Amino acid sequence: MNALPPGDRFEDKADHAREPAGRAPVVEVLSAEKVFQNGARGLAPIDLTIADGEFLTLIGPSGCGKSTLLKLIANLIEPSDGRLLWWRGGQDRVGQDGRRLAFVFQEPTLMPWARADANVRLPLELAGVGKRDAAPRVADALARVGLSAFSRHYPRQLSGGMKMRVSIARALVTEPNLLLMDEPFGALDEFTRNRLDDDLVRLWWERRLTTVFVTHSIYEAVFLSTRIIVMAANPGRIFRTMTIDAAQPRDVGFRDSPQFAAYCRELSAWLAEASLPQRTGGAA
Ligand SMILES: Nc1ncnc2c1ncn2[C@@H]1O[C@H](COP(=O)(O)OP(=O)(O)OP(=O)(O)O)[C@@H](O)[C@H]1O
Repeated sequence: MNALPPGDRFEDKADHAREPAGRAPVVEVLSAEKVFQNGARGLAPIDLTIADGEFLTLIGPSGCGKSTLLKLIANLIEPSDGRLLWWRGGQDRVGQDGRRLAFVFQEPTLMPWARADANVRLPLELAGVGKRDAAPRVADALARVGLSAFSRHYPRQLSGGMKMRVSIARALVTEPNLLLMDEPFGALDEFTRNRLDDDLVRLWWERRLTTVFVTHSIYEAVFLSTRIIVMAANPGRIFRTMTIDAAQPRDVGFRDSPQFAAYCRELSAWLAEASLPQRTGGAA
């Protein structure tokens, strides 16, 4: 186990907008801001580069714009000003050359009348893939989340954690190059959440699938991430960035380590600072 990082090593003072050394950018957020139709300012201009293979987590007080930033990255909403690039191109790059992104929401949003395998098959069906070609891909996606034995079960026959696994399998079945997750385990009990976090680390490690994850949990953020973006509100902005420099793949040994506790303590202090009203400091 590495020695505890000294305090000044916690903060990643690098320019968020700069391309991390040696890794191609997947998404570049270039002075993108969001003002909603009612005049509410969801996000001040944000500069952020997400590099290939990162597990990047957005954390911050309620209303700081985590979901808004994630939706911009997902190309679900457009910035009011500034722009985003995906794989060094505009929106047309999404979907080109097999470049796909997948979104996992907080609710599993499964079709209650369809079995687990049919739920996982849905994005392939929508893409015009026939049932016969889809079958091995669906089986593989269910196996990756440990649900092979439950493929013929209906959602009502599955626990909350299993439904979320189906939802993740449905995202993985398209073999995305970018996975976006908005508080996917927020509604689950802590034990189930830890187990799903363990699985997520393994899934990420297998293929280094670039992932952007939103959470309110300090423990989850430290356990999963290679980099954490702490955001602050009024207006939503980047407050500080923390790189989690711990050995991979992470397991319960990391969760029990003094290094983990030190990161959590520091992140907790940052969040307290980021939550102070009318905060003007930070690396916005
Ligand atoms: N469609 C909308 N119209 C107007 N204001 C919005 C809209 N969506 C979000 N906002 C506002 O933008 C700000 C950022 O919202 P957002 O949901 O991104 O924050 P968040 O950090 O994800 O919050 P939470 O942790 O509570 O989910 C908030 O002040 C919110 O009220």
